[in-house]
Amino acid sequence: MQIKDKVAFITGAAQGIGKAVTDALLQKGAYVAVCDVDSDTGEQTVTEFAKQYGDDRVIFLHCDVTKKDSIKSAMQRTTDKFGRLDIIGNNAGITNEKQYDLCVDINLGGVVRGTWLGLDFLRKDKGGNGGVIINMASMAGLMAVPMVPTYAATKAGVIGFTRSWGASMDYDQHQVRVNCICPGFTDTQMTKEETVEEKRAKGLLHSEALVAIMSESLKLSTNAVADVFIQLVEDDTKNGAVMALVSEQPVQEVKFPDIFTNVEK
Ligand SMILES: NC(=O)C1=CN([C@@H]2O[C@H](COP(=O)(O)OP(=O)(O)OC[C@H]3O[C@@H](n4cnc5c(N)ncnc54)[C@H](O)[C@@H]3O)[C@@H](O)[C@H]2O)C=CC1
Ligand SMILES: CCCCC/C=C\C=C\C(=O)C/C=C\C/C=C\CCCC(=O)O
Repeated sequence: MQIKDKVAFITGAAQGIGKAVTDALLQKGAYVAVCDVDSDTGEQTVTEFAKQYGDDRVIFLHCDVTKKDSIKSAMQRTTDKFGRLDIIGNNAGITNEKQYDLCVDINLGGVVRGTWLGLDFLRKDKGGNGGVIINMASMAGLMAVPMVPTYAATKAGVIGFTRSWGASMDYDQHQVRVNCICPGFTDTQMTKEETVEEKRAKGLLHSEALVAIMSESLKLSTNAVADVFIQLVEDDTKNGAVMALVSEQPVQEVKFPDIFTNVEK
């Protein structure tokens, strides 16, 4: 898909990876709805981008991905404002093993809700233009991560959900591609020492072992993750793709064995 003049809806976009994705889309000439529960940071981000790209190009919308009505009304406001919707980035996510139900609700629930509700706006057979949905998974969804099992499970769920949509037999009718990205440790608020400290102080830190591994790991830049997002939007051949990205290695599409035929696809 050519990005110029297309309309994107990105969750968790106030900061971090979602903010970098927004920047990359704006650079390519898209209109973007920055959606987040953090209104202060989200408004600041939009003010910053509006100065750079024009205030007709970007809006902030309060959106809580744990709530269907919140997502639906933010999607409706996006189409009302910009006249269409083409790209959805289900990116909002947290690490929180102590509040594991919240972690599932945001990381997996948010992606499932954002995809089903987004399809109602994008589907060609429902009056949309077709489009692309990109879900933020993680390398943690491709591995056993005993330090944060809930987080790893939510991301494995995102991968399974994405691959299943990518294999949809109704693609010709809906014309919506669904792909996901699995970044390794990335330089955002989520991985910062101050965030770890804050969690520790609140008794919400679960795994000192993961923190130790994280502090020794080279982190990806948010721009590197945003580049993969752009690649997945632009490449119309990608549907159900799972892109793995770890620091200092080129992005790789993960191939899964087909257990029915035992042949790699
Ligand atoms: N930072 C990392 O090392 C990695 C992050 N990821 C994933 O990338 C995505 C983005 O993470 P980062 O930018 O690193 O984190 P971040 O913490 O910098 O940003 C996450 C954003 O999501 C928002 N958010 C949280 N709950 C929300 C809700 N209920 N509804 C709407 N927005 C909500 C936050 O307010 C925040 O702006 C997440 O899904 C995360 O799991 C994946 C792999 C590695
Ligand atoms: C050896 C584990 C490798 C896991 C896969 C690689 C990177 C994935 C990173 C993420 O998706 C999430 C990023 C960071 C975790 C954030 C905080 C750690 C503290 C968790 C806790 O104990 O609460």
